[in-house]
Amino acid sequence: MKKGEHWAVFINNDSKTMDFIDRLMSGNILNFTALKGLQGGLFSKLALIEFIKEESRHGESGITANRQQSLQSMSSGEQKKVLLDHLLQSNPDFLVLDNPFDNLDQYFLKEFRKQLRHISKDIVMIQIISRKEDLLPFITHYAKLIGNTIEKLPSLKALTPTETHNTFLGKIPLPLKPMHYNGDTLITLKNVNVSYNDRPILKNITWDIGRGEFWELSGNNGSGKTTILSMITGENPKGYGQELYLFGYKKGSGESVWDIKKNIGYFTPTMTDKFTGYHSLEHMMISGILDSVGLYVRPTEAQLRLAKEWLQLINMWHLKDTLFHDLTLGQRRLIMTTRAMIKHPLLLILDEPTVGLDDNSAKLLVSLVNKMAQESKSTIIFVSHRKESALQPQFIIRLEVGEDGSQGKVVLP
Ligand SMILES: Nc1ncnc2c1ncn2[C@@H]1O[C@H](COP(=O)(O)OP(=O)(O)OP(=O)(O)O)[C@@H](O)[C@H]1O
Repeated sequence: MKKGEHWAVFINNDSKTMDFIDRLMSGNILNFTALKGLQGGLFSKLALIEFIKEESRHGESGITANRQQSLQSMSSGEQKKVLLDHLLQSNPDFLVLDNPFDNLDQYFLKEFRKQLRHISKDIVMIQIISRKEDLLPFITHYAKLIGNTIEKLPSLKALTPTETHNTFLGKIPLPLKPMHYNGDTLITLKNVNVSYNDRPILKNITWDIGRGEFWELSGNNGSGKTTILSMITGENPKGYGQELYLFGYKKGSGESVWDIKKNIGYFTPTMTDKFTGYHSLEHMMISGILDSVGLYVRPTEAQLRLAKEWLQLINMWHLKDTLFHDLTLGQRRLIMTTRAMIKHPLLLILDEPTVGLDDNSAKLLVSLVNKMAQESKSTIIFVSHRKESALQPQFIIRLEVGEDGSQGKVVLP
């Protein structure tokens, strides 16, 4: 493989991407045998997760040894910067970029693209890509990964998307026990401020989240989206002593974590990536009703019926006995999102649920979220960097970064 030769490898939810990356890194793959013996660097979310694991085991990891802040507490953009710097220090011959732009805001994205273009003069790049809009402009060769097989494409035009359905037949199934709540407002933040080590992160955030509302939470990397979510889920100790009301409790008024958590359905992709349990889809859905990870009691008729209704809705009933572990990435995400919805929680938080999905799966997931918003009383907060054009939130709260912390601005879509 010559300098200046760069590949885009398109993946979809049926691609065996991890296996492909392993083989690629060891130079053990047809079409890429020229990489054998060369030194490669892997730029991926999984590489970051490994470093974070190392950090929690040993107190530090190779990549943050000389830094003040832990990798875990950095924003996604900061983490990616640190990872790229680390990889470049060892002068690799090639870099495998596994969906490098996921979780990045427009500003970071622009800078990052510029940096990659610069590096591409010396280093061969292999971009593994799910969304066409992410294609790097200096790519010279194209391929697609079908299962475990690489198919070369003569040009980008040869990439024809496989259309899948993105509508659902039937209504969102009703919960077994509707959650009751007296009042119109679920969450109130009034002039909430957060700083870390004297660095202001959130400034005077005021946000009323009403029953049944559909919100999008947006903001650049590091603007404080995760921080604000951790205030809402009651997990951030910085909430004490502030005007923060969660489901009718003033934060710190004697409420337990469970008082807050029982009202929330939560999904973020790292949950799926960490989920190693060997459970059937049917059991996964039922355990969502029971708030457990596995299923250790015999399900009732009503629970079985509800799981069936949901699996039918998302067109996966025929897979009910399949192990979660054996599903494609897109199917897993859909199941985990559905599982978070099954109880019709008072508040459903979806934190970048479309990350890593191909165009079709992302469309499908977005249309399920829209449907849930229309047909249920659950309040939804959808966090995303990528503008999902089909998403239909009622309100957007945008965190705008300033020197003394981010301020929240509510805008209409
Ligand atoms: N425990 C912590 N200690 C020090 N700094 C922290 C801690 N947690 C978060 N930060 C910093 O606070 C800022 C906001 O982080 P946060 O994760 O809330 O941003 P974000 O908007 O979710 O970012 P991203 O979209 O990139 O994930 C970042 O600069 C981050 O480094």
